[in-house]
Amino acid sequence: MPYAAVPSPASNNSGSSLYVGLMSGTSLDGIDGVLADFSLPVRPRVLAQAQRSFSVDLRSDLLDLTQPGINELERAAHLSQTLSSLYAEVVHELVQRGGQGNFSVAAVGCHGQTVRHRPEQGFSLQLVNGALLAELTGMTVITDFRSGDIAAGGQGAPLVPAFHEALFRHSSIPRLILNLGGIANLTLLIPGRVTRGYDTGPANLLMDGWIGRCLGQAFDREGGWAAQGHCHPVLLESLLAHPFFQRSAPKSTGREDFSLEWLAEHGEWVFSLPPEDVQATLLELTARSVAAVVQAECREHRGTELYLCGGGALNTQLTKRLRILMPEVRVGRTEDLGVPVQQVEALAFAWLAWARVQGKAGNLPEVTGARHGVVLGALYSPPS
Ligand SMILES: Nc1ncnc2c1ncn2[C@@H]1O[C@H](COP(=O)(O)OP(=O)(O)OP(=O)(O)O)[C@@H](O)[C@H]1O
Ligand SMILES: CC(=O)N[C@H]1[C@@H]2OC[C@@H](O2)[C@@H](O)[C@@H]1O[C@H](C)C(=O)O
Repeated sequence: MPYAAVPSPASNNSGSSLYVGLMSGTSLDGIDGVLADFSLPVRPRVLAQAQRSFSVDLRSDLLDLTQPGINELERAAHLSQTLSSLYAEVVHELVQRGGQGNFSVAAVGCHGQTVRHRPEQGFSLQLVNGALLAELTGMTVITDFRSGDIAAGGQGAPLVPAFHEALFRHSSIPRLILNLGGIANLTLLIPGRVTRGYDTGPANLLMDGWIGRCLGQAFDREGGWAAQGHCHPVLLESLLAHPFFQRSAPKSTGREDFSLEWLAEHGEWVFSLPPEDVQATLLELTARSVAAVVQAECREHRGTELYLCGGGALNTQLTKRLRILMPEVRVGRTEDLGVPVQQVEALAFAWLAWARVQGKAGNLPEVTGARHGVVLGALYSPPS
């Protein structure tokens, strides 16, 4: 496959405070990117943002690789290259939007695409060809943020709590940050206490999968289809019996635990229910599993504020259910704290790249269970 190099603004990046963050998450919807100025690291300024949706074919190829299959090595290598071209296009767009390249970028923090997450077996696999991305952008590229934490005995996820802590912690107000991506993860910023965080279970990936299977749509816009159905209490109870929900932290999850194959294990009868009822039940699964942990965590902390981010924050039916289930919790969005919901994770990976360049640990051992802090990420220098 031929690759065209992107005109580089980064030939001299010494002293630059500009970082690019690229996130393509478990929902497999595409890439979110930001270009941000870290002159004040606790208040990074987003100069530009860009997004790329994955094509139906790319999404389906990536989804295939999340389950064991034949010829995985070659498929993974090819998809890493395809993804790297797309990441480079997003970087190019960010540079154009951020000022036509009259600046240098210190580094690109690229999460890559998770296709397998098995921390208990010692690995978490994100696809991206870092060397190719460095070649295509002419920039320093930092990838593979999870392996260092896992090598130190951690889950390798979630990593964003350190960034949430740096940006969103308040000295006297208890704040919870809830990312509703493919998977949901919660960060607890309680005054006087160490920051904690963990994955709570599925957010959108089951709903996305079900509406894709039944209606051929990528996602349920604003939860409109789920709102037409009725939650099926027997199915909901059966789904909530997944042992992940009872596990104590540190914990992280992915498509290995929650998938349409797992839904099918609940019995053939699921497929004879009105499909919008299944969607309503999957939405309720996300809402209940999140509300249960938020309420348990908030019980001792009066006046807790919960801030939502990730694409699920735009699902009005889901946020409505969360507000109904947790009337005692003030629910807002990270916009209220200065970061739009779709920029939080991309900005987190710009921040993690910044941390890598500063030689700062990017993980929080209290969150991931690692034995110690680790400077995260593998660095690819730009072509000289
Ligand atoms: N307008 C909307 N209405 C309902 N749902 C939406 C809307 N916009 C986005 N979403 C949901 O958000 C998902 C994408 O969210 P996001 O980009 O935060 O996930 P991700 O980063 O891929 O996942 P993760 O955080 O688990 O890695 C979509 O797949 C869709 O389910
Ligand atoms: C293995 C993996 O890609 N995990 C993601 C996923 O998506 C949300 C949740 O599960 C979180 O644990 C993590 O991503 C974010 C960016 C994190 O590491 O904090």
